[in-house]
Amino acid sequence: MAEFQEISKLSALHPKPAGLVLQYGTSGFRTNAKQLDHIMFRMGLLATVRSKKTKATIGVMVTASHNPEEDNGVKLVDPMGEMVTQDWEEHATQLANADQEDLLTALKNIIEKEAINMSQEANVFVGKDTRSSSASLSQAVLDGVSALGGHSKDYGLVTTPQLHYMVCCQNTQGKYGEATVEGYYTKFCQAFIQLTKNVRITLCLFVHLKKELQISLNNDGSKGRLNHQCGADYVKVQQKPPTGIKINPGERCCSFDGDADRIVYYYTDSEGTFHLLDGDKMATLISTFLKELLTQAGLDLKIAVVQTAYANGSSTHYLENTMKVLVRCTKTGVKHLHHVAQEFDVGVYFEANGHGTVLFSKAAEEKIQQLAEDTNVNDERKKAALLLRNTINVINQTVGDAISDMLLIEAILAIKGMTIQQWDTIYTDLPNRQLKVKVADRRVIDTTDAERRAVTPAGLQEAIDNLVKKYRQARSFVRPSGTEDVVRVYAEADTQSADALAHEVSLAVYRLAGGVGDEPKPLH
Ligand SMILES: CC(=O)N[C@H]1[C@@H](OP(=O)(O)O)O[C@H](CO)[C@@H](O)[C@@H]1O
Ligand SMILES: [Mg+2]
Repeated sequence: MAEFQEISKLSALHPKPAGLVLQYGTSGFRTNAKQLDHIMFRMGLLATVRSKKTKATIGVMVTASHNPEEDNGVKLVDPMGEMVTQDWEEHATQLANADQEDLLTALKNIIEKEAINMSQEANVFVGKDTRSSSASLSQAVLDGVSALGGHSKDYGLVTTPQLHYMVCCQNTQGKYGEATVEGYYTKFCQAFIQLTKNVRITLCLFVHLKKELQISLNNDGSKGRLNHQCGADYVKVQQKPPTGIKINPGERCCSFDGDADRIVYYYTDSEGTFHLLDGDKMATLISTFLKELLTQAGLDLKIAVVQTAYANGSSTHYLENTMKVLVRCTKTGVKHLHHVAQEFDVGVYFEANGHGTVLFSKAAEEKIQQLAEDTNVNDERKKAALLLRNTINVINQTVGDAISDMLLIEAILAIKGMTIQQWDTIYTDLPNRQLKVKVADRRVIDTTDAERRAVTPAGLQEAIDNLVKKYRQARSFVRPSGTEDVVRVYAEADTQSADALAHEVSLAVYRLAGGVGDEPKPLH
């Protein structure tokens, strides 16, 4: 076939370095940008085939999110704006790792296995982040799409959630909004204005919300290195503000990550102590707000919060015991949280690192809509229904979105008349620490129970259990990262002795799971 000849010709311009093997990680391929040109071309091919299979537009986002500037990566977006389905991750890995001369065979295998009708049209939306490597890598994706005769639309510089939104809008014939960057801003900013129109906010999303919300923007990408000593991941893991930013005591701040799908809030108090309000605190604020509104509206809808093992124990305890909200724990990676959240009428999901959103079932949206339009209900129920309707509109349900999450949090704080300090005191985080350990092959660690227990290597879980016993209110677990070549260690305890526990568990990993380099050193 003509298109296959084109592939052979074009793929030679995007050759695979011999011997390089990459795995589809927590959210796509991610590594040093120099190793990714062939991956991008091949993901262009795969997205085109996926588009033919689903008879819908597929998204390809070129970004390495919170990773260092020199890395890059790719995320695939399925028709409703969700992450690509897991069976296709396997196809992605096969295609990514096929030797140059076997590429056509690997592609034909996928086409055959998925019974793809190659005469079907294909459409692919492409976006990229601000990394210097992103321009040429997104061109490689576009080359892959055109090699198979697919149509593409290049959105250029967008956030990951914006690309998810575009794909969803396109495939729902505009029901979710208009598939343009302007349409995105208009939708979410208008929703914010509606949601907060009855509260006085002294407190803009850039040009769209000049009057409604005053924002001072730092690290806008015009200078400096992306994510370097700043960004949501830095603030969360280091438990400190971004370097070089002047923060006045009590001032409400938030940080996004490199592709703006994560957000964390923070402030420093008058003593200079740093306070972090992470994904768990956001899930708590949002679920409390929604539960109250559902009660006021008299709507019997099932609400749940979905977390991962990284959720602070205090947040889970507060949600289950004080708020009486159902909490579910899944493996790390938003694709896992997203799927569990879909099982509920209202599913609030957040990773502790600030990646999350809220999903409303179709039935829940309809009930809220009906109530908001019902002329026979009392004022309290009506008001709650209207607030719920406007809340739905401010949320990007396709994926966690730092911009939309920020608008939601700002609206809730304004409506409740709450300061960041008051929000912070809803519950107190257990002191906690996250560390990384380098090992020869992180795949030696296999986990179970939503990654909370290690099954291999032998003796590791036992060692962790024995260490945890020495501390009060303690919990620790280890898992191989899906985005970096490291093993992650998490520990929490009733005091900052969580640092010592995290260090001891790191040593156990180093000794039992083939640590490389120097032994992990204590933190203090
Ligand atoms: C502890 C942690 O924050 N892990 C992050 C990180 O995954 P790892 O598999 O842990 O490297 O990146 C993922 C993609 O952004 C994100 O979903 C996840 O929560
Ligand atoms: Mg990100």
